[in-house]
Amino acid sequence: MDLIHCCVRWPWKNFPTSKTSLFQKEERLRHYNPLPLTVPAFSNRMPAQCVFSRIEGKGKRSPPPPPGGAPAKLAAASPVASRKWRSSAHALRGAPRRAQTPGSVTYVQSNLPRRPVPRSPRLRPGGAARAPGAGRTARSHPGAATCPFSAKMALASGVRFAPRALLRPWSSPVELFHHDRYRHHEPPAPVHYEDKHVSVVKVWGGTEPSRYFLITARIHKWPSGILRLGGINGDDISEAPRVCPWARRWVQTASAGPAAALSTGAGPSLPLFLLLAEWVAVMKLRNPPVNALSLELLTELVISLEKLENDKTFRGIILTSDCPRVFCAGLDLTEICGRNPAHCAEYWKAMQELWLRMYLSSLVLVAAINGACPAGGCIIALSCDCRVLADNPKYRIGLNETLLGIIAPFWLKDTYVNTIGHRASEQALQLGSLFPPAEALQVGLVDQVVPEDQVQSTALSEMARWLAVPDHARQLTKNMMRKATADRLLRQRDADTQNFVSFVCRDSIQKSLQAYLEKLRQRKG
Ligand SMILES: CCCCC/C=C\CCC/C=C/CC(=O)SCCNC(=O)CCNC(=O)[C@H](O)C(C)(C)COP(=O)(O)OP(=O)(O)OC[C@H]1O[C@@H](n2cnc3c(N)ncnc32)[C@H](O)[C@@H]1OP(=O)(O)O
Repeated sequence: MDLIHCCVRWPWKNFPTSKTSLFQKEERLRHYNPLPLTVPAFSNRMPAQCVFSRIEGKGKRSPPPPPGGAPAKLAAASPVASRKWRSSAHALRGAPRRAQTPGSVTYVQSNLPRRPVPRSPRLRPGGAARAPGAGRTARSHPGAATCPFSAKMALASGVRFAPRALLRPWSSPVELFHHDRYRHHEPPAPVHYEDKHVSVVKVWGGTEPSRYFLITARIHKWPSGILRLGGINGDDISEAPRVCPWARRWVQTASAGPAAALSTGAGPSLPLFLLLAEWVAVMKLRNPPVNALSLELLTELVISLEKLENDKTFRGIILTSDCPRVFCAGLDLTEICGRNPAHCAEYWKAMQELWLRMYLSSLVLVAAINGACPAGGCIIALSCDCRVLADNPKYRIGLNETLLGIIAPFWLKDTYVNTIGHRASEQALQLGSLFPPAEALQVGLVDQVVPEDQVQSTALSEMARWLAVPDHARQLTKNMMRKATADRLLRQRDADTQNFVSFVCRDSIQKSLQAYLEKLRQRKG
């Protein structure tokens, strides 16, 4: 299995808007951004914290807390969060930087120059305490209802021009892309640019003056890295480091390329600025020839998922196959054919574990299905949040267990029902239907069917759409939708294992599995 990390970056939507003149933007910068800040972002992974991630250069430290301090509730909930809150609030006021002292609170990870700033969790449980003067703006802004704390922080810290980005920290390029201004907007002329540093993959948005644009670029030095650069035509590229100093290196690397390339269509220069970084892991299943779910692959998958869940820099995983023509052939039948009961039990537990982890994962999981996807493969895909299937009639997807003489366990059935509904599941499960792409789309087994060469890019776009939603809201909603199904297995996990073992160890089942495997081998010949 291969794990590739790529990066999707969001621009700061509010910086600037089309209604904002350059002068206003300068004013704003002077007032609210004397020190560079990243836009606060949401995650509920560490719900007691609510901070702005402050970016500092090497050798600098966070300024001391401002008078007044963080709200008492926050301090009680998490001293660390409280300390960070105070420092962040102070940073917003433009406190002078001080020399680094040991033990100072700093939010910059030591490996920042190489990795983007992780999104810090910023949501306090139970919502934010109201700060003096914060209520009006927080209530009046459409985004404030779901993000009161950011508004409060901005105002409590003396920000005169509370930028909308602070109130709506989940702004994303996708939102921009789907914004009315662009929905009917002619796409810009295709831009091809490639030099030794960077190649432009795609340009989003408009090219008219004062319009946002987004560029997806590939940084050669960083082969698996996809950089999303946002900007507004007519801006000065030199803004980028001010807004996001840690990205300076990349901006400098990238600026000559896309800026020059786009200047033909969009004016003398194009600015690029990078504000937030989201990391998406691309997990490629690689167990040739057909990505059968061997015990080893299951274990690898579980471990990788756990690692990514624990790594705060990741918010999503794209799951795809490295084997040509097959996404995943389902259970490795050699793991349950001619094996002893103990092995079968261990194998089934690993399968349960993977399903539970995937089904309840707090990350966004997108399946980029670039091959056949029968049985257990289909379950892997159904455990994801979104499925993109390559449009190839040979790439069929479904639960075909009955055709093998075996029965899908209740939790596979539940997953199926949750996805395509009861009647469709009843029919498809009994018939062991494997759906070609068009039918899979029609029945709701997959969300998109696209040409084969667009599966990965569509998966990435889907990912961006899902990541545009605040993590905490999405995760809680996912949990609400899926927990009952997962709990059902959790309650009877041992019994389910027993059922499986006693079922597959039956002579009759062993014989039919053997015959099926034989048929597969002969078919190849
Ligand atoms: C009442 C209590 C109930 C309790 C529960 C009871 C039971 C629960 C079990 C239910 C769960 C089942 C889930 C499953 O996943 S079962 C597995 C079902 N999988 C399949 O049916 C897929 C079979 N494979 C294929 O259809 C094709 O291989 C393909 C994926 C479409 C790819 O086709 P192609 O590219 O042409 O490859 P080949 O067919 O030539 O295969 C190459 C090679 O791979 C071997 N192989 C294929 N699939 C599997 C597999 N699933 N496991 C192990 N090995 C597989 C195939 O035999 C060839 O091997 P050789 O190279 O040695 O010939």
